[in-house]
Amino acid sequence: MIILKTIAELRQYRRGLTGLVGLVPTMGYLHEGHLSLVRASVAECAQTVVSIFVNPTQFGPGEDFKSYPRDTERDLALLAAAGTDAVFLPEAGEMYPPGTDTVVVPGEIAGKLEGAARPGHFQGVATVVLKLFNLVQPDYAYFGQKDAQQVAVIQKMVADLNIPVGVTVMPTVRESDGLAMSSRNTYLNPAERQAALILYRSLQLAADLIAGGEADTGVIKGRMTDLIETVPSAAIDYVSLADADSLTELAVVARPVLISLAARIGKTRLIDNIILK
Ligand SMILES: Nc1ncnc2c1ncn2[C@@H]1O[C@H](COP(=O)(O)OP(=O)(O)OP(=O)(O)O)[C@@H](O)[C@H]1O
Ligand SMILES: CC(C)(CO)[C@@H](O)C(=O)[O-]
Ligand code: BAL
Repeated sequence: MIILKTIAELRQYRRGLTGLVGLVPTMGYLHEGHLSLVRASVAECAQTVVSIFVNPTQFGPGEDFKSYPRDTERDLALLAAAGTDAVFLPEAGEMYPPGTDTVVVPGEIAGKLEGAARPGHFQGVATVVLKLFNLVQPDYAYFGQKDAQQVAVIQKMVADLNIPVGVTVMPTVRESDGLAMSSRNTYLNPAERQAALILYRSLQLAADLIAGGEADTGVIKGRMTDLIETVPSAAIDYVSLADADSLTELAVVARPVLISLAARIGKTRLIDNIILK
């Protein structure tokens, strides 16, 4: 496995590649969710490039950019074992040299949900993802359904800007008790880790209500909110039932529906979602 730290090294490496190239963009501190993306790329592509870059421009003031967990040595061992061919590990100054001021401004889809809660977040994501696409020039790029709106924003950017990259979306990988894997789970103390289970349970409650014939999204959101609020350490940011393609909020359940939420458990902000097709 080759480790590439500079854009010059990456470009030289890319010029030597033949066959399908897969890219897995990450912010590191890897878990099985990330590794499921890597394995999908390794299975489908001749070469798999993984980027590890905690992108400062997608964090708002007061967010956890500085404390975001990092363990590059462990990440590299996991990536090598998963069959990664190359890891791109740039410094922030390599990605954003002084004077860099061109950005991708995503459209309407980026203003809702996570975009409303984290202003500027998706501009930062779209910009860095386009830069990674331009640098690695992958045939396919792999993203997790856990970040459902991120997927929607990237798919829209790829379509609107005619970017020749196939976007592959992989299912959310969960712990055995249902908690969606996330690098941020490491912030949870044991009591919060237990409390965090309420998030997936509330999504399952919504799915059960819909399966039982409930179509009023106000009723469903109310039941989800009541359930989450039984946990004292939980504070809801949003609960949403939206059209899975446009992310427009639904009054009446229609398929496919994206049921998504963001909540703080103690100080840790977590997101989760399910899609009912
Ligand atoms: N549990 C998961 N299942 C599948 N894919 C995941 C999972 N968690 C993250 N991913 C995907 O891995 C890629 C990199 O995500 P990222 O490095 O932000 O990981 P993360 O663990 O979600 O971190 P955090 O949510 O704390 O920022 C994204 O495409 C993301 O959707
Ligand atoms: C796609 C990404 C690597 C861009 O920084 C990040 O948003 C993430 O890890 O999901
Ligand atoms: N997984 C999305 C990256 C972030 O929370 O900034």
